[in-house]
Amino acid sequence: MEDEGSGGGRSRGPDVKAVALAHFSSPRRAKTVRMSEARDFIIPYVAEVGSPSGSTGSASSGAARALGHASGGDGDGSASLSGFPSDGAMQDTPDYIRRSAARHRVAPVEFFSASVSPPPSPPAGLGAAAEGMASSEKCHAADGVSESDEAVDGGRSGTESLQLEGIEEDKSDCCGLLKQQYGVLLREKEECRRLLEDLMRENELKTRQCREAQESLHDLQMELMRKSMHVGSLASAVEGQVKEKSRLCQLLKELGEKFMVLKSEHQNLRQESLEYKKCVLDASQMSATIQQYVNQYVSLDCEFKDLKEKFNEEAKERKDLYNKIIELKGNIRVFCRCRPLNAEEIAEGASSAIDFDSAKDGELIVRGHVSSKKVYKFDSVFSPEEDQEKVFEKTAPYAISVLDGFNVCIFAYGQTGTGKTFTMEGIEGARGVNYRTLEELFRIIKEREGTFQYEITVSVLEVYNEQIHDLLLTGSQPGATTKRLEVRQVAEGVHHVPGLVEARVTNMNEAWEVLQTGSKARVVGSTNANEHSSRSHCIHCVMVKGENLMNGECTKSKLWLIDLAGSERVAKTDAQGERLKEAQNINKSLSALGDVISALATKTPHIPFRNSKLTHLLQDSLSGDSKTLMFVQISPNENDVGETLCSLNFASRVRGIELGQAKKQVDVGELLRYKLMVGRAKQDSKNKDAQIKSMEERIQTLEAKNKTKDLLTLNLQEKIKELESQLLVERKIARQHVDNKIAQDHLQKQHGMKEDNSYLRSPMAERNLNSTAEKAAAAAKDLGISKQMFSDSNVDTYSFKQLMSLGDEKENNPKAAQLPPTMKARRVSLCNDGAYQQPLNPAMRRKSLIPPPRRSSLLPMPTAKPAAAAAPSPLDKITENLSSPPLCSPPVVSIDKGSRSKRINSILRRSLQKKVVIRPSLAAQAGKKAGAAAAQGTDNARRVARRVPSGGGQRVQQNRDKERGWNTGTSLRNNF
Ligand SMILES: Nc1ncnc2c1ncn2[C@@H]1O[C@H](COP(=O)(O)OP(=O)(O)OP(=O)(O)O)[C@@H](O)[C@H]1O
Repeated sequence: MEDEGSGGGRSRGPDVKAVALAHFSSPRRAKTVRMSEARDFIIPYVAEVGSPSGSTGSASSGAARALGHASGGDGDGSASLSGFPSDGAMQDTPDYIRRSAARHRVAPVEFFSASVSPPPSPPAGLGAAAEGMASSEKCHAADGVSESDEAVDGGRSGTESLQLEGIEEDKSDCCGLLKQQYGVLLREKEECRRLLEDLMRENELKTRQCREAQESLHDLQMELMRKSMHVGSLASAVEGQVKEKSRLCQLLKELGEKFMVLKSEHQNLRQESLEYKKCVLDASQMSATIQQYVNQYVSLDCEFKDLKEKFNEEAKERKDLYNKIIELKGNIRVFCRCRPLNAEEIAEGASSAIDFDSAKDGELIVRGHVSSKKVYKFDSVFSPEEDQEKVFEKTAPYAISVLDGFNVCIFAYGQTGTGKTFTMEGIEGARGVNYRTLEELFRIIKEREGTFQYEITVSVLEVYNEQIHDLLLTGSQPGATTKRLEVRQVAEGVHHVPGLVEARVTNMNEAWEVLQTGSKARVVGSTNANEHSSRSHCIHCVMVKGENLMNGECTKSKLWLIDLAGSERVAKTDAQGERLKEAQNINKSLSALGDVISALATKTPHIPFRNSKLTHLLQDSLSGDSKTLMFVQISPNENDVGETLCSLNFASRVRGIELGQAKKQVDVGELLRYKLMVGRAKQDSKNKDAQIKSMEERIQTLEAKNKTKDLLTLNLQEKIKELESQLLVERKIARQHVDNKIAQDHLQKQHGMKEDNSYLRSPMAERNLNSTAEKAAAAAKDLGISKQMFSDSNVDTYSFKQLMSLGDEKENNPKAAQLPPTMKARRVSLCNDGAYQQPLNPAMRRKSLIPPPRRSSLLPMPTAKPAAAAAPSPLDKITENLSSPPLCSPPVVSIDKGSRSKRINSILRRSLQKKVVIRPSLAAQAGKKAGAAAAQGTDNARRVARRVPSGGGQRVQQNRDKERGWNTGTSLRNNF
């Protein structure tokens, strides 16, 4: 600083002084001049005055002493200039004022030397004298002229006075000039004194302002500290809230998941319900359809029963009518067929002895010898011209009778060679009755397919020489001795040949093949009457098992197709040997048949059926239970009239036999089966009824289930609504719980802060609070701070609202719940410029113990003490000071409201972002740590020391002053 004064002051002294004067002369500029500028002004001014040259140290010291003396100082070298406050008086003056005063004291010589132009260089020997004179002049200027003269006179010696007389005049001139300058300087000094007094007054004003500013600064620091603590507590509370919020969010998420699960279940149930509804609709439609079908079935069943009854009645009527017709026509019907004359007979010129003129009426006339004519009447008479088809037209009804369950016996009787085999078997291209009857049987079976079911078996046997041979046995050769079969009575009126092969046939081809097989096995021999004369009675037994599918009636009937061996006159045929034997057996059996027919015709009690194998086999057909048809074959040759008449007579007897009404051969076993079928049908009907009933019950069950599902759906919807309302209530409760917790934390922390107030207060604060008034003010301040804290809790509320809005956002956007904690903490913005910022769209206030947010956090709480609330607190004063800046603010401490708030906000933001939680109980430790850190000189420690001005706060403040360049040993802050 001395270098600065000596180096720069000499060259710019007048200008600076002028500037200084200009500054001081302008009160308006003085208000805005900074203390550093004032110091710069003072120092050069003193430097200009006190630095005439660089080698005037002693003189300047002497002048200083002189000035000190002149100013009435105590003469200890540290006396101040006149007008400057003394050390004791400057105790309360600011430091820079005292420093400027100290500087002022060390440069009085320079002060003078700078104001004058440098004198001409004196001779070398006059240097000391000049110095002494200068010093004496300066002393004189300071203490008075007389004292200066005395000093000059005292130092003058006798010899030197002579030498100096020459320069007396110059000296006098110099003295005049000096006096003149001295006067100017005195005026300037007066001006400076006035200016200094103004400066002092202004300094005092500024000092008071600084004191107030310091107080406000202290209060602000305290407020800042408390706010920092509050922010810390808020941060912890916010952290707790965030945790609670995260827990609630998790709970919400779980509830949301449960809700989604319930929703999906509800959706599934709804879908299932819809499906069930559809099923019910389908089931109802199905039920209606089933009911319709059931009704249709019932109506059709009734109709079918009616039709069946009608059909049965009609069929029965038809059968009855037909049987009546048959009965009217006779039980044994006899057809008479006459073969044509063969080529040999024609060649012999034989003529026909049969007259067929009335053949249509069943009559024929046999012309006998000369004029005798014998008329025979039969059921049908077929002339030689009538073919096989014509014959069968009258035979076909027997096939129907067989299928209706009646036993039928069709046999051909006649003289050998008259065409029995031709009629029964026929030839290729002219099939006989056997083939056509079987063909008719299969045709009718096919017609009755669906209503009747038949099973047909065919057996072929022959009675040869009174022995029964099975012609279907494998290996049986014509004429060979085969297994002997006997006729047995298997039941009442039923005779059968046990062991007889029964070939089952299902169509005509199979039947014909069987017939052909049997025919090939038949014994055929050549006689005089017939080249291929049948030597046995060939019998085809067709067993028909019928089942009426409509009524379950079962029948078991037999169709006998018998081609009898031809009777012959042994003498006429000249049979010999085996042929004779065969003829005898044939005649014997035919005689037995005649005996039976005669017995039947005369209704003899004993019918000799067992006289021959043939009659034994035909016992069932001839005993009245069957329908019998006999073809009586005759030859037209007049040479065979005798045999023809025998045959016709026999036929006539046969036709006269009354066998009685044929009985239907009902199968007893089938009857049982029928009964079983009826039972099954009834059971099926019951099952169907039960099935219909079960379906109806199922439909009712489905409808009930559907109703249950609907009820369940409604219950689920109500449950979902309850859960939603419960969720809202839980949200409110959780938020209220969080608010209560925050309020309790605040109250506890407030209580703790009061208890730990001694730890938190800085030494300065403690010193200021020693007085009772200050304690009261501090208590009022604490109360105000507590109110502010409560008011600041509005910030919590606001932040909580933000958190709630965050929660709402999380509800709508689950990803928001995954924000990092720093992001969550940033949402809690407590650092707003000026008053707390209200949300743009404030949400509805939820139930909370925290009072609603207000514009000013410094307003008194409604629940606070009325006296404290009514009395203006120090914070209110600070607020007033802050809100209304002083008219003359100090240059350095002149911080506007916005910048101060920004600084506070920046500190709060840093503390919030770094989550520095300063608890009241740890404040002292934190202060100690801050002090220790400040001693180490770390940046963090300095930051902590700034935040915690307690305990070691004084040292921290000293270090801060050092950093700012204030080298004074004691800070002005200590005065506070
Ligand atoms: N209605 C007819 N039309 C044409 N030919 C016939 C007729 N009846 C019989 N014949 C012929 O007469 C011959 C003898 O007939 P068939 O063999 O059928 O007599 P039969 O009565 O069976 O003799 P037998 O008792 O000896 O067996 C055969 O050649 C046959 O073709």
